[in-house]
Amino acid sequence: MIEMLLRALNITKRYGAFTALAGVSFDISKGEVVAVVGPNGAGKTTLVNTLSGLFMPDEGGVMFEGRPVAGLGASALALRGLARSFQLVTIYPSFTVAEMISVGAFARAGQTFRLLRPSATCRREQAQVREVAAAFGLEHRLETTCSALSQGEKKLVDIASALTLRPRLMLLDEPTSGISSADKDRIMETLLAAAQRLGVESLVLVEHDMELIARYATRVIGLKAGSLVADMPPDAFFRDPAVIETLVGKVPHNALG
Ligand SMILES: Nc1ncnc2c1ncn2[C@@H]1O[C@H](COP(=O)(O)OP(=O)(O)OP(=O)(O)O)[C@@H](O)[C@H]1O
Repeated sequence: MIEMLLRALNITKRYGAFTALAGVSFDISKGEVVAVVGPNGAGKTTLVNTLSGLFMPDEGGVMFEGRPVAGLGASALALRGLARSFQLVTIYPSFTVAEMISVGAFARAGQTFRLLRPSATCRREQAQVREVAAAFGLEHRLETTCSALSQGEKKLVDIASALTLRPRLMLLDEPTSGISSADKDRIMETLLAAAQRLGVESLVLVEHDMELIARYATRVIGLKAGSLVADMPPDAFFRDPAVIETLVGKVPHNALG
């Protein structure tokens, strides 16, 4: 039986008089890598913010493992198994990779007092940080200052810090934005392998790169002007010119294989 992790039911989200999401519904099951696509302003970030409990929908609701996410807050939700990363990474340049990964875990766990002395972590927490870093291939970079990292590595550190809490479901807002095309594949491969190794069961990612979607996603959800206009496997998505034109504008030659 397919195990459902998350259910979005008829989510409507407004900013004043403007409707950013209009009655969006779907389920996310164990084992899925779901790409959320759509033109600028379609509502992708609003959707991620609503799924992660950051925004309360004006109508409808989001359930994670059968319980509502509304009002829980990012830390409590992360501890319950649903974590997220943001479009812009929040890295402290002077912190080391080890500090940054542990700080992320403490911040998400609501233990912000630990931020004052991030390196004074107990042995168990240090072991967790090392294990997560190793899953991302960052074990040799633990003492590297974050300012010395490439943009791709910063993204990985940011995501690694979220995975310290071992979520079942991870929401990623544009994990490859700002990364050179040459590095995107490596970052995505590292991310997916690390997520699998650390027990993440499903990923939902906002992604613009159609080649990455064709290669790594198991499902594509398309938003346009706040409405869900596509929900299908990648091969069906890339073979539907009307859907592609609506959501992407042109058929990406390389994505078709
Ligand atoms: N805080 C806000 N107040 C008013 N309007 C907003 C707010 N945040 C987003 N919007 C509007 O809601 C719509 C959806 O925004 P959202 O950021 O969710 O889209 P998106 O698909 O993630 O876009 P992009 O690909 O450009 O990141 C846009 O028209 C945006 O201008």
